[in-house]
Amino acid sequence: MVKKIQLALDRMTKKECIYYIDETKDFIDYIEIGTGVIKEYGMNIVKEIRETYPSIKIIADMKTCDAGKSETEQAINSGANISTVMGFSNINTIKETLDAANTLGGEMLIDLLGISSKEQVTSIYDIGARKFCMHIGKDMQSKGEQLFTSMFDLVDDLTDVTVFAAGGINEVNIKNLKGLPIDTFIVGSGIASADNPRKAAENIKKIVSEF
Ligand SMILES: O=C(CO)[C@H](O)[C@H](O)COP(=O)(O)O
Repeated sequence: MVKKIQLALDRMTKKECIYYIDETKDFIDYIEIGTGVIKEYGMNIVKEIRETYPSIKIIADMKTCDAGKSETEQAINSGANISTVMGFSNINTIKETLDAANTLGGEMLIDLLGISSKEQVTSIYDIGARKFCMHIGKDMQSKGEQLFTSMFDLVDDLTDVTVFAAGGINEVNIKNLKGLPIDTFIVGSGIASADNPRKAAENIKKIVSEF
């Protein structure tokens, strides 16, 4: 299956979001509007990006951990295709999120940040979740943590799932992820902090096309 690239827009202005989308749109499959960007601009940023780019897939990184129904409705009604929910949330929050996304024709992505229990992931799968994100957060990255092979054991016996991976991926270290069961590579600072963001996105697309 063709590997996908998700551009994560984090800690930047609206103008910068548009700049990075325009620079990279030939090479990316999804735009992720980061949690901090949504906190800064509210749901209007999702609406505006949807209006400007009517056909691109948008992930609203809501990082919902409670009030699953209303937050997911906010995201999907603003034009997002996918809304995120934290895997450590109460199972009812995840269920409410899934139901709201399904009702509105959207999808739910489970962020597995901080989760190491296979049992917990299986219980989320059992209520119908099919998209999971393996995630090393910014504050973990700053302590030297990075994506590692055995974390994918959490999803290895689940059928029909789509696996996303996030956490400090760039055009150099992405080669270390070859062979892992990743469908979509989420790249934020690896593109936004590159000297040439367009070239970085192009390189990353080329590298994963050879995986
Ligand atoms: O969800 C996020 C932070 O919580 C980021 O979008 C994700 O980690 C990708 O960014 P980076 O490539 O800079 O790590």
